[in-house]
Amino acid sequence: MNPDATFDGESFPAFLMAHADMQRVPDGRVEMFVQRGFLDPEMCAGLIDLIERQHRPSTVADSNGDSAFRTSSTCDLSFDEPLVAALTARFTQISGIDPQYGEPLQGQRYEVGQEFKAHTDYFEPGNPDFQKYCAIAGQRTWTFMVYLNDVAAGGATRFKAIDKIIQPETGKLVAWNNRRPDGRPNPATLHHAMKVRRGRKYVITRWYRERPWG
Ligand SMILES: O=C(O)CCC(=O)C(=O)O
Ligand SMILES: [Fe+2]
Repeated sequence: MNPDATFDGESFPAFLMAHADMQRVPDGRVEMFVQRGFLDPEMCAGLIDLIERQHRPSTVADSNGDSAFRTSSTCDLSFDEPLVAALTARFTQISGIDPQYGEPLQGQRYEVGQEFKAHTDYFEPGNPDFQKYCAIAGQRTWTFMVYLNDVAAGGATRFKAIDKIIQPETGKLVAWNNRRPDGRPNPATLHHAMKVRRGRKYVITRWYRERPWG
């Protein structure tokens, strides 16, 4: 596949695997990829500074009533920041997905004891808020997430349904398709950002949609 290609809202295993050092998680139930060293430590440090400058309590779509479900902080990253624009370009290069299909970048910051309990990134089609979140840009397709630091203890991302734990590491990318091969949401992508036990944890996520974000 042409390494400079861009696609409408879609990425492809063959395209991702054409990048050096990309690894596919060997499990037939998900399309999931890991690339160590996706970002260099200097860029990660600059992005952590941006998150530290401005963050708010994280929220959840379709709250289940558990006020401790997601206890982290979120940073809405402005494309006007040169580092954010540079990171957006990196996500385009690695995913091949036209940037119009991406949501604005979001940082997450976890202190000791903070977590995001088991959830999926797609919106449940039967839920009352489905239209609110998906009417314009459609369902989430791919998740591309980068860990910005090594966490002293805890803070791994656990994919319970496939028995896979990904440890945070400065600059490491994890990416997965939130859908099954027939396009329906894939429950095997269920994941839990486990509690940080020591230190802090920072990630940035690029979520892609079926249609342009607008
Ligand atoms: O912080 C993590 O490890 C995962 C975060 C996550 O799953 C999310 O923000 O949707
Ligand atoms: Fe998630």
